[in-house]
Amino acid sequence: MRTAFVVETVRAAERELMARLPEGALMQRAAAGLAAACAEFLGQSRGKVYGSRVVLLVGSGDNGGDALYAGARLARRGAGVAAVLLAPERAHAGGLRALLAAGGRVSTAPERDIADARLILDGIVGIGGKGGLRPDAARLAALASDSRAFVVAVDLPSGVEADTGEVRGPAVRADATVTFGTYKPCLLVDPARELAGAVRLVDIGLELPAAADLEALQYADVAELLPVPGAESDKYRRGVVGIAAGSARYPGAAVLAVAGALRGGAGAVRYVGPAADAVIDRFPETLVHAGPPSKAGRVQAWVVGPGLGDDADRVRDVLAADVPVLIDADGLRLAARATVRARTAPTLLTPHAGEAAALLGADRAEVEASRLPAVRRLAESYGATVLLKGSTTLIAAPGRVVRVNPTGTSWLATAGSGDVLSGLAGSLLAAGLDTVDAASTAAFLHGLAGRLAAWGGPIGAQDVAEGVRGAWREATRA
Ligand SMILES: NC(=O)C1=CN([C@@H]2O[C@H](COP(=O)(O)OP(=O)(O)OC[C@H]3O[C@@H](n4cnc5c(N)ncnc54)[C@H](O)[C@@H]3O)[C@@H](O)[C@H]2O)[C@@H](O)CC1
Ligand SMILES: Nc1ncnc2c1ncn2[C@@H]1O[C@H](COP(=O)(O)OP(=O)(O)O)[C@@H](O)[C@H]1O
Ligand SMILES: [K+]
Repeated sequence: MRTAFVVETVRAAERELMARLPEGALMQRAAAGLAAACAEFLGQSRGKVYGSRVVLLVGSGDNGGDALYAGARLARRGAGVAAVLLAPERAHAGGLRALLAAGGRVSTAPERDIADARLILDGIVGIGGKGGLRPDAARLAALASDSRAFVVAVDLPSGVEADTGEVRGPAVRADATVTFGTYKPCLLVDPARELAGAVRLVDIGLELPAAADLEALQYADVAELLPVPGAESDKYRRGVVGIAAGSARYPGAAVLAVAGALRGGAGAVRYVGPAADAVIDRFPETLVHAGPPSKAGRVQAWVVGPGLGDDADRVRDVLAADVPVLIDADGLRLAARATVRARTAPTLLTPHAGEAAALLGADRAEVEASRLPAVRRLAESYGATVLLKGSTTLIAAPGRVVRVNPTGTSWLATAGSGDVLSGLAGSLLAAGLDTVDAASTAAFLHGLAGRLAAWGGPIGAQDVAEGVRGAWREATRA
């Protein structure tokens, strides 16, 4: 599991470690890791550190100190290093001395130095940043972001909110971020994540609590969670998932949800609704039923909502079942909050930002700007697990650590791919995974399937469903 911790926790771990180490040792660890990464970015193997122009953007805190010490190390290897000091009198004194002793200099012409640089280190602010960047810092951030240089953010891109991934004002756009001790939430959650570029973690020996503030499944976790039939399995023991989706107007949503469900590990898929012909045409293995969901036969989990139109009865009927229910798309609009809260079996909601905004009475843009607070709020208000879709997919449940999906591609932003996801997650629920595991495992496979299917080009939702098998193989092979 990849984990991320908020600033308060990082600070506490740093204090604890600093008390046991000689003064400045931690910063030296950070700077050594940072310099090594920078040397690599400059193309170490071809001796490109020597003679490279490097600019350090130096704020008045320890983040600037890291940049100065790393700059000193690069200067010792022959790089031409210039430091742009935001507040010369408050720049990290030891770091500045080290830089000057190594042959670096203080920039007197920041614009020219930035324009000439091959590598820029953003040491404006780290975890001590408060609010959007101040105007002088913002000006430097813009110059760096617009330059031709490779921009490396120190610990995190200056200007982003470390704990939430929000970006409320000007911020640095980095090509890579070298972060210390642990990931911070902003390195995993958009919009900040996009500004971080490729993230490298430098181990500085922090000891962090067992419970993270944010976590992301990795291949090995997914491999362990995926249900694999044993010798004695049969289709019923593997779990049956019911799909209540589609309408005369949107039969395709039913087909796509079933397509996802068939690849999700359940032993059988029941379909209930007016799109049975379309479903059977494409997937003859589906068990179809024309009456209400409650009369369709036993299932271990329901998916309700994709392409459902205004069929509130079907939603009510499904919500009355005493098995896990996934609610998506139209179902989200039709499911009363009080009904969801009153359910004793688990519920999983899978809104995109627009749907989440409607449920929260907020703007879509506001949800996209602050996904982490939004998904937490929604989970609390429904007393349910919520998977918030989009450029960063998040999964929250009351009392649980929020999960962030590490796979995915923006090629998934194609009509119907969410229907595939809901079928896939429903299938994993039926196979016995809890709501958080089912949602996060489904998002992982779905994202990987999208990447495998897209291979850098456009895809349709059916391609995503087709890609799930390959994703499953890849996840379990590792
Ligand atoms: N504490 C430790 O043991 C370690 C800290 N490290 C580094 O230290 C950083 C944290 O250092 P600090 O606590 O000194 O804090 P920062 O250096 O992140 O930021 C604090 C400084 O930035 C200025 N500032 C704050 N908000 C600003 C804004 N919106 N616009 C412009 N300037 C702003 C403040 O005036 C203050 O001087 C970490 O991110 C990491 O880079 C590393 O060296 C590893 C060890
Ligand atoms: N910019 C993006 N980057 C990565 N994934 C995205 C992006 N936009 C959408 N997605 C993913 O694509 C899927 C779209 O689902 P949804 O919005 O429900 O579409 P539909 O209703 O057409 O099926 C979700 O899994 C979502 O996370
Ligand atoms: K920074």
